[in-house]
Amino acid sequence: MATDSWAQAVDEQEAAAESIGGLQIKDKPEENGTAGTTATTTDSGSAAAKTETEGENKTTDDDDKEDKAAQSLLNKLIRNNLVNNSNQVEVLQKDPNSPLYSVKSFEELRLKPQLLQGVYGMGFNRPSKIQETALPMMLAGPPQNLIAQSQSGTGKTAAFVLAMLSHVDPDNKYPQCLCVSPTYELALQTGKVIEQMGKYYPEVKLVYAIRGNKLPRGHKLQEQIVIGTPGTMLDWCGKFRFIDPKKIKVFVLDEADVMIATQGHQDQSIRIQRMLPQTCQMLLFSATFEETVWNFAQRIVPSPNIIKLKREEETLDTIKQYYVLCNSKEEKFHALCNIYGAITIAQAMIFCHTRKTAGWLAGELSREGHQVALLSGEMQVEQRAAVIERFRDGKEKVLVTTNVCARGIDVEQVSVVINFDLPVDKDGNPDNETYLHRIGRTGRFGKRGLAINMVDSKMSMNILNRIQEHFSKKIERLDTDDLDEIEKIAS
Ligand SMILES: Nc1ncnc2c1ncn2[C@@H]1O[C@H](COP(=O)(O)OP(=O)(O)OP(=O)(O)O)[C@@H](O)[C@H]1O
Repeated sequence: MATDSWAQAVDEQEAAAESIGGLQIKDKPEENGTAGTTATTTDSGSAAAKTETEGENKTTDDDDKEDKAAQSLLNKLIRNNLVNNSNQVEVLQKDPNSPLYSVKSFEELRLKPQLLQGVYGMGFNRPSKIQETALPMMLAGPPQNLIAQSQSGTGKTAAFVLAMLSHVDPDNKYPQCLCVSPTYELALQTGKVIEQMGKYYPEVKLVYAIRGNKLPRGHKLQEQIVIGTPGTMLDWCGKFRFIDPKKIKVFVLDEADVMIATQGHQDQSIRIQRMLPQTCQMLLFSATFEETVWNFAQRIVPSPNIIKLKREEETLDTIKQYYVLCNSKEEKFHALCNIYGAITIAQAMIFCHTRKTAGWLAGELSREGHQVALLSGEMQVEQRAAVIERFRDGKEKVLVTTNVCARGIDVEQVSVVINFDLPVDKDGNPDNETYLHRIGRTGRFGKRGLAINMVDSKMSMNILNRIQEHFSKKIERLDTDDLDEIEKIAS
C-alpha cells in the first residue's frame, strides 16, 4: 500500500478543516492521552469545541445550505424518547432461506447480565421496532453484515452500541470494535450511549479517535472500543498503527447519509474498511436512503442484510390550526402577548423568517418577562446545542428560531407552534413540507397540538390560503382581542 500518499492526502484533508480548539476530555490520562473508560464522562456535544467539518457547518446566513451534521446532533439533543412509528419493518435477507428472528424482549437476546442491567438502567423496557429485527441479526453467529435505515430517533444507536458491547471480549486488551461518526460531537453522543449502556460492564473501555486526542508514537491502544471520526480513525489504523485493524471484529459506520455529505469522509471510511479482515462484521446505519447513500453502503458492506423502516407520515389531523390577522410585526407581537395572557402554554416554538425578526421578537418577549431561548443562524453548532438542551430541559419556555435553523429539528415535545412568519421557499411560494414538519404529528399516538399562524399582509394571506388548499384543511381565524375566544382554543 502506498502509505505515504494516502497519509498525506488525509493530512491535507484534515488540515483543510480547522483544528478543534478548546477540546477537553475530562479524566484524560496524561500518559497516553486516551479518553477514559466506559465509566468516564466526557464533555457533551455542547462542549466548547469546533466541529471537524466546521467549514461546512458554519451557518453564515439564514438562507445557507442545510447542515446535516448539525441537524442530526440537534435532533439527538432535543429528543429523549423513541419516535412513534407504526409502519412495518422491511427486511431483505442475504439468505432468504434462513429463518428470520425477531424478538419482543431483551431477555430473548441472551445478553450478558451486565448489559441487560445497562439496558434496563437506561429505562428501556422492550426493543424498539428496528431493534426487534436488527438485534438478533447483529448478535447471531456467524457474524452477519447489516445495512439499516430508519429515521432519527428509532433506536439505531442503542442497537449497534448493544451489538458492539456484546461482541467485545473484555479480557483482550486491544481494539475490537470501531465506530465512525461524521463529526466530533456525534462521536461524543454515541460515546455517551456506550458509557451508559456499559455502566455495569466496566472492564470494557472506550477511547475517542478524534482530532486533538494526541497519542505518543508507538502507543498501542488497550481499549476494546474505538469511536471517532474517519480521518483520525484512518490515521490511527494506518499511519500511526495505534490500532491493529486485523483484530477488529465489528465495524460500525453511523449516520452514513451525513457522512457522505462531508467531503473526504466517504473515501476515508472506505480506506478504513479495506484494512479490516473479511470476517469483520460490517454495520451501516442511515436515517435516509437516497441513491448516493445506497451506493456508498454497498461499497462498505458486502453481502448485507437490509432493514428499512419507513418514516411515518406526519399529519395535521390532531392539530388545531388558527390564523391571526395583523398589520405589522408589532401587532403580531401584541397578538402573541394576548394569547399568552389567555392560555397556559407549557412550551412553544416560534418561527420567524429572518434572524433580525427572531432577535427582535426574543428581545420583546423577554422584556415581557418570558423565559426565551433564541436559536439563530450565526450561532456555532455547540451554542445551538446548548440552547436546545436548555429548552428541552424546560429551562426556557419559548424557543424563537429562524426557519433554516430549525429545519429538520423534531419538535415533538412542543405542543404549541407559532408561525410568526409563514414558511416560504426561496421563490416566495408556500413551503408546505416545512409547514407540515413543523406542526404535524405522527400517527395515532400523536399528542394534540396547536398551531397559530400570523398573517400580516395580502401576500401572507395568499400563502396561508394556498397552505389550506394544499392540505385540504381549514385554518380558522382567531380574534386575539377576544380573550374568551382564545381560551376556547386551549380546551
Ligand atoms: N428500546 C428502547 N426503549 C426505550 N427507549 C429507547 C429504546 N431504544 C432507544 N431508546 C431511546 O430513544 C431515543 C432514540 O434512540 P437512538 O438514539 O438509539 O435512535 P437513533 O435511530 O440512533 O436516532 P439518531 O439517529 O437521532 O441517533 C434515545 O433517547 C434512546 O435512549
